[in-house]
Amino acid sequence: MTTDDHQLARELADLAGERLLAVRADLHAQGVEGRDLKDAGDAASQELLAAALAERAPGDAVLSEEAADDHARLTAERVWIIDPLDGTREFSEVPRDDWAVHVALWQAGELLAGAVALPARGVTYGTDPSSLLDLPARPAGDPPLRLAVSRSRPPAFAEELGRTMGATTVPMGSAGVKAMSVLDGSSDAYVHAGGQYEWDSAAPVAVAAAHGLHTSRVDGSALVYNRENPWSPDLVVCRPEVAAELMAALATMDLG
Ligand SMILES: Nc1ncnc2c1ncn2[C@@H]1O[C@H](COP(=O)(O)O)[C@@H](OP(=O)(O)O)[C@H]1O
Ligand SMILES: [Mg+2]
Repeated sequence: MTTDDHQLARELADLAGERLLAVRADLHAQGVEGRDLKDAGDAASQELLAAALAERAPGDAVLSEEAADDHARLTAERVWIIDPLDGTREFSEVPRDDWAVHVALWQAGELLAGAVALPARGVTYGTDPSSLLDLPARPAGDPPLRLAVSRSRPPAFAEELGRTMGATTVPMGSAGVKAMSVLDGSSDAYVHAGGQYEWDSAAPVAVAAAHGLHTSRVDGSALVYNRENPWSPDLVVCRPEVAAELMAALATMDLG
């Protein structure tokens, strides 16, 4: 890993984000919506990232929804795990801003670098050492924990977990947006279960971990990337000081 890998991840996420904003504005103005808008955004961002990685990181493999079956990645030293458009549903619901671009670099079993761009919010979070942010303090008075969950497919146990912890659930789109909501202090934890792929969580987890957040599966085991089957159905990203309480509460849930 070099600082260049951090910078490349950020640069690519930003470029794809700019492309997505332009495609969304153009097509929305033409009345394109729903599935057509999702597909157009996904294709434009995927094409940009694939071409940019081929040019800027020609020796590296890529894992994405489009490239999941290219098994060259299983023996590769370095693999870029990308989600060109995360929160596809929200991207198509103009003017929602809870969608993201994910770019992560995996090397020899570890996530080494990553960036999560939130283009409609004009912000990108990365692992570049010079850009690491301090976690905002929890609001005064010890208010209920805020658990970010999927707005369309929350974990089956989300309500019970909320009751058990005296926590509120905060629905949002995009795994990247939810993980970054812990970093920006608008939630305390992101909990997901029921289905996801490695590209949905790799960059958010790389960025969260670089900032000292807790990251794991809901059963507390480690998240593992670049496996032959990229199905990675659940995860937890949370402030370090709430990890023990959250993992203890999760241990009492029916995790399915
Ligand atoms: N049960 C499930 N099965 C498969 N993918 C899921 C899922 N729940 C969430 N995801 C994926 O995880 C990402 C974040 O979801 P959500 O916004 O609901 O939290 C989305 O990625 P994409 O937008 O890249 O498809 C979504 O498709
Ligand atoms: Mg995704």
